[in-house]
Amino acid sequence: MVTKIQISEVGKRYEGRNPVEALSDVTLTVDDSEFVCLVGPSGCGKSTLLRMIMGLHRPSAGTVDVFADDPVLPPTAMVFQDYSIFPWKTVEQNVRFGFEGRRLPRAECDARVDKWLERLGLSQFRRAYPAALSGGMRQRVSIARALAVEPEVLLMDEPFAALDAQLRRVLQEELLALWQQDRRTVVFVTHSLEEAILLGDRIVVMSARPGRIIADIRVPFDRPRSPQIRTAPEFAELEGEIWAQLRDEVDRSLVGGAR
Ligand SMILES: Nc1ncnc2c1ncn2[C@@H]1O[C@H](COP(=O)(O)OP(=O)(O)OP(=O)(O)O)[C@@H](O)[C@H]1O
Repeated sequence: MVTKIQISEVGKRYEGRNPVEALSDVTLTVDDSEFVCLVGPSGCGKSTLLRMIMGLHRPSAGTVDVFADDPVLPPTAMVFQDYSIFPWKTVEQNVRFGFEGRRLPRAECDARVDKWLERLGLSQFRRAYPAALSGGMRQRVSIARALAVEPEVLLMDEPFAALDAQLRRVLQEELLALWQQDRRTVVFVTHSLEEAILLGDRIVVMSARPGRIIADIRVPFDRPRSPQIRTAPEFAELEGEIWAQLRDEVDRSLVGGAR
């Protein structure tokens, strides 16, 4: 196994009038081609951890390393919950925007834009503006933009949380199929244990703030996985097991007013 991300004894404290200790002593290794899901109560520092992997925030203690194969291109790309696409750009321009600042030949950019529009079912909407699209299609644009960069590490921060339950299911299944084609390294934050079990190789459970890792669970379902595993008795069992670990932390975060 080749290590792709190494997080060692990381703490994060936001300074200010009311300082917040967001993370404490987090150590986590993510291997190349692993799909790791992070779950934990609201405010436990999951997004903070993603932002540190992306290099947007620095840890207050410890180290975060991403071992990139390419010394030039930035190794990470992020998909956020709220689409984060530009309303004044077309679908195609939004996907192309992912390359801004990355030195890629024009023909390579064009080929990637075509490929990822096609793979996300967006080709016929390439000239549309986001306002004309449904929430599900907009989120497909965000995902296409991140994947078109072909990052070594894809970071996803509750990417389906704003979608209704059915659309969420559809996008989960699409992501499962897409990921199984090229298996890049993914760190995926979610509040849904079902989503985490369907998609992840491992589920990392975090405590109430300051977030620490309280469990690291390997998902026992083989790849390629079919969405039908949702109905397997082992699926519900695993969901129950993880919830048992998480439940006290969710209670604690409510009592402590975690945000
Ligand atoms: N830039 C910031 N400045 C000050 N405090 C912050 C900042 N960003 C996050 N926090 C605080 O740090 C804590 C962790 O926030 P973070 O968003 O990482 O948690 P989370 O687990 O992703 O939450 P949620 O599940 O609700 O999205 C929270 O209490 C939050 O209010």
